[in-house]
Amino acid sequence: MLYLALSATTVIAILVVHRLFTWQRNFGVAKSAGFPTFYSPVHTQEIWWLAIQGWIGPYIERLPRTWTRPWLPFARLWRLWHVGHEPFSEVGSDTLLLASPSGNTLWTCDAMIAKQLYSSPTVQTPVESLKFLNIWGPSISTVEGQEWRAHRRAVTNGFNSFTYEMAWEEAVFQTIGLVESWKNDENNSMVSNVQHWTLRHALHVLSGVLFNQRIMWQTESRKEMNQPRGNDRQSFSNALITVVSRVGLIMVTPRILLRLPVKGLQQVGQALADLTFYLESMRASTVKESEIIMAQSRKSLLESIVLAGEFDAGNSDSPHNSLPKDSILGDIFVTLLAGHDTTGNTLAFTILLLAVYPEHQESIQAELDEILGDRASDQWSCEKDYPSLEQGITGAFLKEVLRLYCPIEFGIRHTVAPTQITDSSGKQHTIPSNTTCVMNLSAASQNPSIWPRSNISDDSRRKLHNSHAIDFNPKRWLNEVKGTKHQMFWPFGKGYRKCPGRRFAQVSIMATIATLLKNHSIRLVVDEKTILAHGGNADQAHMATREKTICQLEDEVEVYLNVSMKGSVPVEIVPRTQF
Ligand code: HEM
Repeated sequence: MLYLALSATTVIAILVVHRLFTWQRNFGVAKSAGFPTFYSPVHTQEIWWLAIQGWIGPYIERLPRTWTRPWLPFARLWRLWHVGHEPFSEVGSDTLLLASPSGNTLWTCDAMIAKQLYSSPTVQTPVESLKFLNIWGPSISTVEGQEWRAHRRAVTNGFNSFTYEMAWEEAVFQTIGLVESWKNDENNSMVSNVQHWTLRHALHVLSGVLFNQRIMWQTESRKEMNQPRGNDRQSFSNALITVVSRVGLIMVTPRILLRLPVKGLQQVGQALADLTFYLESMRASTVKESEIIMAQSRKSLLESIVLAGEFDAGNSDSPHNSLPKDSILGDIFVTLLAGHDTTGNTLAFTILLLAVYPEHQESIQAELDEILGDRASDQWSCEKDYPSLEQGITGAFLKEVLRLYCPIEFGIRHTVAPTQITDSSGKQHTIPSNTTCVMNLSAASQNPSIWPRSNISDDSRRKLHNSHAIDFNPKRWLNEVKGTKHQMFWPFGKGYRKCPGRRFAQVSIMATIATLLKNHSIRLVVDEKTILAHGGNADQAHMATREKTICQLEDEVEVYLNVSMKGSVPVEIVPRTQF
């Protein structure tokens, strides 16, 4: 017994010494890059740490700061948005390395360094950790190198001026339906959970443009959702809505478990089977009708992806003549997923910030009057109207939303060979092979030396919970010399893997804002209790509600893959004159 205990202790001691030795060696390797370098007990991508950090993080924060700084704020991935540029300010550098026993991580919020890392051929996406996205087959997000190029060609084939026009028209149509739904709602134009509606709105727009399948707001009653059709297959929209809302479960659950006699699992399994059937039918009919569809200028995104994937993927350096069927379905679905949460959450923050800042809302409405005049919404167009809106206060508003509430906190890459980069002072660095690189977008877009903060006292800031919303100032974009500030933040990524859906998202959000605000205004709901608490003074009650919402725009923002609003802020839609 004693012998066993001694052996176990010896093995543990050897493992600990080996780990310490590796940690020390990693530190030496990290330091050779020439950036400030620090020890970290955990590595950003360690599964066990990813799994427990949300729960254990707040407790570790209570340990003495000398134990947890500077590594902890970097290691808490889902708090990066909350802490912004602070961890970099504390270290006094916009780039640093953390050495852990399991490997090294470079952290940067320096736009120049991020640009080089995003574009270097020796810095790749760690696609292995994204394999959970492969519901059907490998897709654009889960492959690298030549294989990725074939997928990318298929997906980007779908993004062109015709698609943007379709996105514009569908966003206008869906927003008219959304306003009607809000007005007809039993709460009488009051919306308590904006993000619920905007996520659905994003899905409707994507469905219209991606699949040429228009989803109507009115048909979404719960009764209809639970009513299978005669042939036992639910409608396309029901299958799509169920799969998108339960995609997390689908990704982590082995397919066989979705057939177990458990109601929730079976429902999801059936929706997935039905959606697969629909997507496969659409793919097959596009291939069958390929000659006719190719000749059309307006194609659905799905048709473009299928045609490019089937007939065009091997045009240049791809080893394949065509992409496998499952991969084409994978590309279509990943495009939908990549566009859904990002656009839906951005739109939710847009609406809430419009309600908090009525003065900006009025400026946007004046601009809409100038650009769109008296034309009916079916006379607006992406080609004619989008560029003017993008250049004006409407575009500035969206840029500022994306600066402060970008759904993506960071981009992650991995060096596969020593990689030379130059920092902003012209000094050269070599990032060692096998280094994880995190381009921290949240920190870059909150760096106060690039984005001056609003001029309010520290006391007022504290009272408003240091909310991001305090520094919301769209006008900062208006006098910008074209491109200068854009290079300092990258909501849609940088380099060869940057977002192919950027223009799609911007067009659909801008069309949505235009449709919402041309004839209506959005305002915060001031409840009876607040009015009573302010002795019936409506202005003071409004001010208090506004301050509460600014705090909520900090305290109730959560990050789980996407930065999103979790709490509910009631807003109402009213005819424009009633401000
Ligand atoms: C506000 C909205 C959006 C934001 C902030 C956003 C952001 C991003 C970012 C940062 C990346 C790059 C990730 C990386 O470098 O690893 C990306 C990739 C991607 N996005 Fe978006 N996106 C948005 C909307 C959309 C839309 C509407 C679509 C499609 C309709 C879309 C499709 C994609 C796809 C397919 C990729 C993968 C590209 C590749 O790996 O080559 N995104 N997006």
